[in-house]
Amino acid sequence: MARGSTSMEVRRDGVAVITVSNPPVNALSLDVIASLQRDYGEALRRSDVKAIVLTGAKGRFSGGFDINAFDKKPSKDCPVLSFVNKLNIYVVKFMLLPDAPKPSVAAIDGVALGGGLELAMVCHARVSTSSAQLGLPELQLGIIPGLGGTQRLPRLVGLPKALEMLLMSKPLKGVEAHKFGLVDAVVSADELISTACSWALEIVEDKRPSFRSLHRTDRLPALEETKKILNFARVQAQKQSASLQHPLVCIDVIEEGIISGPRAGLMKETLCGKMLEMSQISKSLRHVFFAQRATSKIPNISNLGLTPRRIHKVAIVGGGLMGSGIATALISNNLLVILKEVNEQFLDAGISRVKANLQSLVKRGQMTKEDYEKKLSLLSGVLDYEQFREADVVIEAVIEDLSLKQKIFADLEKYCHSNCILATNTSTIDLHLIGQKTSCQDRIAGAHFFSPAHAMPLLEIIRTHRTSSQVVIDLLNVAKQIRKTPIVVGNCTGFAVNRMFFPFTQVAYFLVDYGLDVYHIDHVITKFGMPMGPFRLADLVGFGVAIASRKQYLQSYPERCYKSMLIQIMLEENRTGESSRKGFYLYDDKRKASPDPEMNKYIEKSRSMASIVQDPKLPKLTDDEIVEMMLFPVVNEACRLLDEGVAMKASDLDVASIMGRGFPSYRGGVMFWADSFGAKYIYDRLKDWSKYHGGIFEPCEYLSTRARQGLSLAAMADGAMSRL
Ligand SMILES: C[C@H](O)CC(=O)SCCNC(=O)CCNC(=O)[C@H](O)C(C)(C)COP(=O)(O)OP(=O)(O)OC[C@H]1O[C@@H](n2cnc3c(N)ncnc32)[C@H](O)[C@@H]1OP(=O)(O)O
Repeated sequence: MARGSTSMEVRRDGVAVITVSNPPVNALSLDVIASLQRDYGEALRRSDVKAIVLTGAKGRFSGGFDINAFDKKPSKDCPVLSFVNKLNIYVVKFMLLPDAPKPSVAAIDGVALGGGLELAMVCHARVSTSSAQLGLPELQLGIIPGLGGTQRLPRLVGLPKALEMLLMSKPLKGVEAHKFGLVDAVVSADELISTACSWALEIVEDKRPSFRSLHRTDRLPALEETKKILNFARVQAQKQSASLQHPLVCIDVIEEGIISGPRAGLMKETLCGKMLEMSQISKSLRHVFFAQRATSKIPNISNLGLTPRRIHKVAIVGGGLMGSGIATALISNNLLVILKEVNEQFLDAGISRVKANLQSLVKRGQMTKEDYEKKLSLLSGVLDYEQFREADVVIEAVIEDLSLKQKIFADLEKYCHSNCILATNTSTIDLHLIGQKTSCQDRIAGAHFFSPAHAMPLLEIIRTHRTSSQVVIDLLNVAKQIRKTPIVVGNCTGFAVNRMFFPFTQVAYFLVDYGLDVYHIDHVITKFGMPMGPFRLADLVGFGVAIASRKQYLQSYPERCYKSMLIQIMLEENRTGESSRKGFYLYDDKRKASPDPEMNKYIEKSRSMASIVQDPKLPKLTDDEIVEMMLFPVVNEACRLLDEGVAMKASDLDVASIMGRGFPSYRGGVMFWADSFGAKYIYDRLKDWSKYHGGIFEPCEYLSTRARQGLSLAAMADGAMSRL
C-alpha cells in the first residue's frame, strides 16, 4: 500500500495547489516524493497553470523526510538514497534555476520540519501561520539536512540564527520566522492558501520579487567573520558532546557553501549526508525516535478504545524535593495543584522550592516573568485533606517509609472522591504493600518521577495486576499534558529504571574494593557518554538514599547483591554526599567537585573489613572492559525485567535508560547498544566473570536462551511472563 501521496487542484486563477497528504504528519515518504514529482511535472507542463502553491493536508505542511525510509534496504527498483538525490536534483533543476518557468510559494501551517522546511525553502516565497513551527531537526537523528537545508537556511536567516536552529534542532514559530526572514508573510490559517496563491500570482506579474534562496548572499557575513562564527560554533558543538561528529560535519558543509559557492555546498551536503545516514549513531538515534513514540502503545490497554478522563486538579502529599519538583512540572503545564504538608514551616519550604524551580526556568529564558506569576497562582498549599475532595489525581511523595505511606493511602481513600487516582512516587516499595490498608487497589498506581522532577523527561507509570486500564490511560494522558515520556511497567522492587541500574552501582563498589580507582571509574563512564559516573551520582543522590535503596535490593535480590561497606564507613565519618560537601568528592561553595586524596583511607578500610584479596588482573582492565563489566550486568537485569514481564519491550528499556539515567541516546539505549555486541558475547563475558566473582555477574535465563538461539535481546520471548 502506498504511504501517502500528493494531490493537485488547479484553480480558476491559474494556481496549481499541490497538497502533501500522508497522515499523521505528512512525512515525505518515497511514495509522496514520487507523487510530488509527477504533480510538479504536470503543473509545469500545463498551459493553464501560471504558478504553484505547495501545502500540506489537515493543517500540517510536512514533518520531513519519512524516517522509516532510511532503514529500507535499497533495492534495484527503490534505492532510497538515489530517490533523495533525485528529488534534490529535481527541485534544484525545476524550482530553482533562474529560468524556472513558474514560481512556487509554500503555504505553511502546523509543522515544516526537516525535508518539509527544505522543500519550502526551495520555493520562491513562504507564507505561514503564526503558530507554525519551522525547523531543521535532522541533527537529532544523527544526520544533516539532505535537501539543501544547510545551504538555504543561512542564506535566509543569517549564519548565527541558522547555526542555532541546526545545532540545537530548535524550530522557529511563524512570527519569529517572519522576523528572521524565513517566511515572507504571517496570516491566519483561513487566509493561508488564498494569500499564498495571490503571492504566487504577484510574482508572475512582477509585483513581488522572486527570490531564489540559494543565490542570496545579503544575509551572509564576510569571509573572515564567517570563519570566526563557524569556529566558535565548532567549539560549542564539541563542548556539548565531544563524541558526536555530525554537528562538525554540518558546520563544514555550511562553510563549503559559503566559501566555494552553493553548488559545492550542495554537493558536499549530499556526500556527507550519505555517509552519516549509514552511521551507527544515526541508526541509534532513529531507533530512539521511534522507541520514544512506542512507549504509550500498550497492548490490551491503548487499543481498548478508552478515553482519558479530564484531569484538572492534582493533589500532592509532601513538599520535599520530589513533591515540589512534581508540583512545578504540573503547574508549569497549567494543571491546578494542591500541595499538602504537615506544618506551616514545611509547607513554606515546599512552596519556596516551587518558586525557586520556576525562577530557574525564568532565568534560563524558558518562562516569562508574567508566566511565572500565572503558573504560581495555580498552586495552593494546605495542611489537611479537606480540599483533596476536588482532586482528580493524588500523588504521594513522602519519604520511603512503608507504614507512613500505608497510613496516607488509608486517609486518601477516606477523603478523595471514589474515582480519584491514588498514585505514589515511591522509587522502590511494592505497590501492593502501600495499598494494603485500602480497598481501592484498582485506583492505585505508581507515578515515579526522576529528580529534578520538573526537568527530567521520564515518567515511570507502575501498575499492579489490580490497577484498572482506565487509570493507566489517565496517567498516560497526564504524562502527555506535562510533556513527559511515559513508560508503563509492572510492580516489583525498584520497578524498571532503578532496578535495571542497581547492578551498575553494585559493580562500581565491587571494582573499587578489588583495586580500581573511584575517579578513574567515573572518568571512564562519563567518557562512555553518561552524564556522571556512579560515585559522583551517589554524592548527588546522597548516601542516606543509597543505603535505603540498597536495603530494599538486598531483601529482594540477595543472590545478586554485592555487600560493600564503603558508604557505611564514610557515613560514620559524617560524609553524606554533595549536601554535606563531602562524599566521594569534595565540594566547594559553587558545588564544584574535586577528588579527595583521603578516599584511599576509606577504601582500605572497606577492603580489610571484607577481607578482600585484590585481584591483580582487575586494576589492569581497559576502559572498554570497565564499561562492559559495569553495563553488562545492567543488560542482564534488563533481560530479567523482560522475562518477568515487568517491562513490555526492549525499546521501552532503551527509552528508560536514556531519559531516566542519561544513557547516551546516540548509543540507542541500553538494549540497542547490547544488541550491537550480541547476546552470546555478553553471556560469555558474564559467565566468565561469574565464575570468579559470583552472583552479581550470573547471566539470567533470558540472556542464556538468546545466546544459545542466536536471537537478539530485543526479540520478545514466547510465553514470557507478564505483570502487565
Ligand atoms: C532529507 C531530510 O533532510 C531528512 C529529514 O527530513 S529527516 C526528518 C526530519 N524531521 C523530523 O525530525 C521531525 C520528526 N517528527 C517530529 O518531531 C514530530 O513527530 C512532529 C513535531 C512532527 C509531530 O509531533 P506529534 O504531533 O507529537 O506527533 P508524534 O507522536 O511525534 O508523531 C506522530 C506519528 O508520526 C510519525 N512521524 C513523525 N515524524 C515522522 C517522520 N519524519 N517520518 C516518519 N514518521 C514520522 C511518528 O513516528 C508517529 O507515528 P506513530 O503514531 O505510529 O507512533
